[in-house]
Formats: sequence, structure tokens, C-alpha cells
Amino acid sequence: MSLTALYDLPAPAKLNLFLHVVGRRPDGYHLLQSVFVLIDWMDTLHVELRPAGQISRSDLGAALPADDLCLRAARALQAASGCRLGAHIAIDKQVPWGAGLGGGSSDAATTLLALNRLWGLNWPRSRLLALGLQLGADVPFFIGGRDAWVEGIGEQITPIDLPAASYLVLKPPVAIPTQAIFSSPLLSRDTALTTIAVFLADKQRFDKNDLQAAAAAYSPEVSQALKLLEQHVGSGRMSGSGSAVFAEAGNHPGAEDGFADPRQVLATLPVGWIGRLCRSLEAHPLVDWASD
Ligand SMILES: C[C@](O)(CO)[C@H](O)COP(=O)(O)OP(=O)(O)OC[C@H]1O[C@@H](n2ccc(N)nc2=O)[C@H](O)[C@@H]1O
Ligand SMILES: Nc1ncnc2c1ncn2[C@@H]1O[C@H](COP(=O)(O)OP(=O)(O)OP(=O)(O)O)[C@@H](O)[C@H]1O
Repeated sequence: MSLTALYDLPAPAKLNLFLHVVGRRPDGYHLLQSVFVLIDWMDTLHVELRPAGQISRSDLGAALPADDLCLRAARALQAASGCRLGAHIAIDKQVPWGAGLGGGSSDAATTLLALNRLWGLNWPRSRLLALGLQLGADVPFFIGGRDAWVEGIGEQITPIDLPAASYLVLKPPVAIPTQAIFSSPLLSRDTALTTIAVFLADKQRFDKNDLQAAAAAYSPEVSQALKLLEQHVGSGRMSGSGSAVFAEAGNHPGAEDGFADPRQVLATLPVGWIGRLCRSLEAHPLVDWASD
């Protein structure tokens, strides 16, 4: 029996445990070193085959821009593969955008994984990764599907095993355009290169996001969010180019370290803020959908 639809496909968000800007390419893109972790805050996609080649989308959750990353991913795969089939993608958008959580990139990655299967293309992961990079610097990580040490502009991915963790994630009511942060005069681009071995030997020391100062200057809500975390759970840092900030939640059970239970922070958030207690994922639930 041929495959005509794929339902309830997860598109999980990510956190950058740290993010160093270590240089700049001649085309202006920034060279990074970062550890990306998948979390259980996710969008859900339903992808149906359309025989006549048309590609369309409908929004089940928050409304997306007309030409969103799912549509762009589907069209890019159709063009690159020469496939004559089409698809309808219904998306339940739950991950906020302009948050540094990579939600749009994850939607694009999930679309590529789904259509690779639905259209019977059987592209290897390496080919999907290269196409994904054309859609956004974060897309290859989500196609890789595992927590990773990430370098280059996002295309050099080395999977790493990290212990399971819980995170308190706060999203202030502001969306930050990534490009505005990378072009900020406040951005330092010369953090010294490090290695996975150094990171693994002393993870706690890696808590710096080089994009944070520029994002805090762009949006006072980022500073406010970091202050909230500092007051309630001791420390916090930003993910990606913001505006979401996070702290490890597992180490703050309450009274004994003098900080509140993270759930109490969620109960006292200002109007318009979103907060979630998230767990890390072992892998993208569709990680096996691409062969190496
Ligand atoms: C900040 C991160 O989220 C870290 O995970 C990513 O580096 C951003 O990845 P992304 O949102 O997929 O970014 P893209 O959509 O590819 O790029 C948006 C814009 O950000 C700038 N950009 C992005 C990534 C990068 N390594 N250097 C850059 O300078 C470029 O001006 C680009 O036009
Ligand atoms: N499916 C989608 N989901 C979210 N945003 C989308 C989508 N398609 C297009 N966009 C646009 O892409 C922009 C960035 O969205 P996305 O959620 O990937 O980035 P982000 O939150 O800034 O995370 P990061 O910087 O880590 O990639 C938004 O301004 C949004 O308008």
C-alpha cells in the first residue's frame, strides 16, 4: 500500500547551552561554536500527499507568514529532486518565533524528513543536510536529530551525549530578528576557539552566549527576563539570538539552595510572557528517518 499521509510529526525546539562567535566568513555569516540541545517544546506537522505537484499549508495553531519555512523547504526539495508530487502541510505552531529556539528551522527540517519519505526519494542524510543549510543555518542541526557540538555557521555537526536535563525557559513578549543581532556593533566576534574535549571536561564553565549583550541592547525585555531568572533560580542565559532565556531547572528543587521551585516562577510571569518547564530529548523523534 502506498503512503499518502504522515500525521503528528514532531518539530522540537532547541536551546544553545552556550554560543561563541569565533569569526566571520567573507560573505558576512558568522562562525560559531555552540552546543545545541533538543527540548520537548514542539510544533506538530501533518503532511499529506498531493498528486498534482501543488504545495500548500494550513495553520492549526498560531498563524504563520504566507511563505513560511515549511513551504520553502517543500518547494526546495521538489525543485532539487525533480519530484512531480505535491503536499499539504497542516501545522500546529506552538514554539514562539523570534525566540532563538529554532522553531522555524525545526519545521523546515521535519518537512524535509517527511517529504523525503512521503515522496519516496530516499535521499541520504548528507544530501538533506546540504539542502537544509540553504534554508537556514540552524536547519542541518535538526536534520542531524541529536544533541550536538555545532561549528561553522551551523553545518559542522558532531553529535554528543549529554545527561538528561530540565530547563526553565522564559520567552518575553518580543520577537528578535536574528539578522539584527548578528549585525549589531555591540557584537564581539573573536572568542577563542575551544574543543569538545574542553567542553565535556567542564560543562558548567560554558555558560556564555556572545549574542546576549546585543540582544539585551535591542530589547530591554531580554535583560528583564535574565533578571527574573537570576532572582528566582540563581542564573540564566539566552538561547540563540533571543529573546528566550533559560536556566537548568533540575538543580533547583527549592528550599535547600534558597531559590524558588521553577514552577513558582511560571505562576508569576508578567502578562504576555510565555514560560515552560522543558525536558531535553534524547533525539529528534524522527532521527531514524534519514539514513547516513
Ligand atoms: C543564532 C542561531 O540560532 C544559533 O543557533 C543561528 O546562528 C541562527 O540561525 P538561523 O535563524 O537559521 O539563521 P539564518 O536564517 O540562516 O540567518 C539569518 C541571518 O542571520 C545572520 N547569520 C546567521 C547565522 C550565522 N551563523 N551568521 C550570521 O551572520 C545572517 O545575516 C543571516 O542573513
Ligand atoms: N514555520 C515557521 N515557524 C516560525 N517562524 C517562521 C516559520 N517560517 C518562517 N518564519 C519566520 O522566520 C523567522 C525566524 O523564525 P525561527 O523560529 O526559526 O527563528 P528564531 O526563533 O529566531 O530562532 P533561531 O534564531 O534560533 O533560528 C521569524 O521571523 C518568522 O517570521
